[in-house]
Amino acid sequence: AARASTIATHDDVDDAAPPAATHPSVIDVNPPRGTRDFLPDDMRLRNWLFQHFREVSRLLSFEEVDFPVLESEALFIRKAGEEITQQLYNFEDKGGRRVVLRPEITPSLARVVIKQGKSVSLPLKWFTIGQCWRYERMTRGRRREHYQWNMDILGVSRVRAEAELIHALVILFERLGITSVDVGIRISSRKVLQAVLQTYSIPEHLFTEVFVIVDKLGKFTREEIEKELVSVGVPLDAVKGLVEVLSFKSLARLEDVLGPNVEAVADLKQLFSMAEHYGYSQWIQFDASVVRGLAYYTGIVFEAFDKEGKLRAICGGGRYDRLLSTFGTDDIPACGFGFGDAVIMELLKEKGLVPDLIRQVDDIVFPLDVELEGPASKIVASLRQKGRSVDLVEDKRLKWVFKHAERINAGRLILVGNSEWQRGMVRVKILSTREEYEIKVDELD
Ligand SMILES: OCc1cccc(Br)n1
Repeated sequence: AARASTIATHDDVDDAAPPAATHPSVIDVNPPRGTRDFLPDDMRLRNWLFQHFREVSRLLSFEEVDFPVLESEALFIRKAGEEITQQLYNFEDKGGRRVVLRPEITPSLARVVIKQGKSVSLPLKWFTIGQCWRYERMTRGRRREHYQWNMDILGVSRVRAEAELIHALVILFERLGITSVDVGIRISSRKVLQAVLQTYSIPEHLFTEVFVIVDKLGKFTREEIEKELVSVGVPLDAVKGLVEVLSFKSLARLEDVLGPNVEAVADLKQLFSMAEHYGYSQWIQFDASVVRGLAYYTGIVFEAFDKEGKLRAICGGGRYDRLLSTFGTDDIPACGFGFGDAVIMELLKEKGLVPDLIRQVDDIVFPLDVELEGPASKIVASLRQKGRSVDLVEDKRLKWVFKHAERINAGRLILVGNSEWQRGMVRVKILSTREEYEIKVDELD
C-alpha cells in the first residue's frame, strides 16, 4: 500500500495534467498518455517492420532523409478544418516560439525542398520513418503518437509516380505475408469530385473544405455529411450529385457520367493500365468514395484497407501538386504516402503473421572463479573483435548460467575454469547439439 501510494497511476480518463509532483519520489511509471514504451520484444518487432520499410524503399531506389519531430506551428496552420490540424500537439517554447510536435511529415519535406530552391535535383525520391503526434482528448483513449513511413516523389507529373508508390505498398504487403485476399488498395482522384463540383458551378475555394467533409463519410452518417456540406455553401442538388458519384465503384460508370475527356478519368485509366504491367492489378480497385482527409491532395488518392473491414485504413497517400505554392514558392508536382506502425501490426496479429523474434546471442563467457575474470574479459574482447555477440556473465551459480544460456538462445557457452586455463584451454558447450569440448584459447573464433 505504501508503495502504491508513492506511484501515481493515471486511471482517470480526463485530460487534465496531474498536479506537478509535490515530492521527488512521486513519479508516474507509465509513459505519458497516448504514448508507448518499446521494451526489447516490442523493439525487435518494430525494428523488423522498419527494416521491411527500409528494404522496400531501397528496392524503389529511394533515399532516406530525416526531419525534426519539433516544427514551427506555422507549417501546419491550414484553414480546411482537417482533423490533423485540429489536434495539433502545439505549444510555446521558452523562446516564445509557437511550435508543434509534427502531426505528419510532408510539410517538413516541402520546407526542406523550398530551402534547397533551384538546387534541388528532380525527380526526388525520399523516404523517412518518423514519429508523428496528435493531441487528442484522451476520453477516446487513442494513441497520441505513432511512427510513420513516408515515401514521396517530387518532380514527376505523370501518374507514374502514383504507380510506383502503389508498387512499394504491394511489395511491402507481400513481404509481410499479406495477400490481396487480406488487403485491397482503394484508388480515386480528387479530380473526380472537382469535376462534379464544377458541373454545379461550385466556387473553387470551397473544394478543399468539401473534400475534408466528404472524407468523414464512414465516420459520420450520410445525413450529417450532407448537412455539413450544405452548411459550407454547397446547394442541396450539388450535394445529392456528389453523394451519387461517391458511390461509384466502376471507372466505366464514372466515364459514362463525367464523359471520356475528363482528366480524372484519363488519369485513373492510365494508372490502372500501368498496374497491369507491374502485375498488381489484383490489389487495386477504383472507389470514388476515397478522398483522404488531407487538404492539400490535388489528384489521385489511395488508401489500403483490410477486406474484413475490422480496422482503420492501413496507410494512405496521394498527389499534392500545389503544396509548395501554399508556402509561397513555385509548385513542384508531388506525390506521397504515409504508412503508420500501428494498424499494420493489428492486421498482422489478426492474420497470425507476427514473427516470433527471439533474443539471440552468439556466446556466453563465464569465469568459474573470480581470479579468472581477467582472462575471461580477454576472451570476450577477442570474440567481440571477431564480430561475435558475447554476454559476459559473472557472480552467478553455474546452474543459473545454463538456464540463462537457454533463455537468451546462446549459440555457445564458454567456461573459463582453472584446470583448463592452466593448460591454455577453455571448455566450450554448443547449446544446440549439447556437444562439449576443450579448445586452445587462441583457436577460439
Ligand atoms: O494518422 C493520424 C495521426 C497523426 C499523428 C499521430 C497519430 Br497516433 N495519428
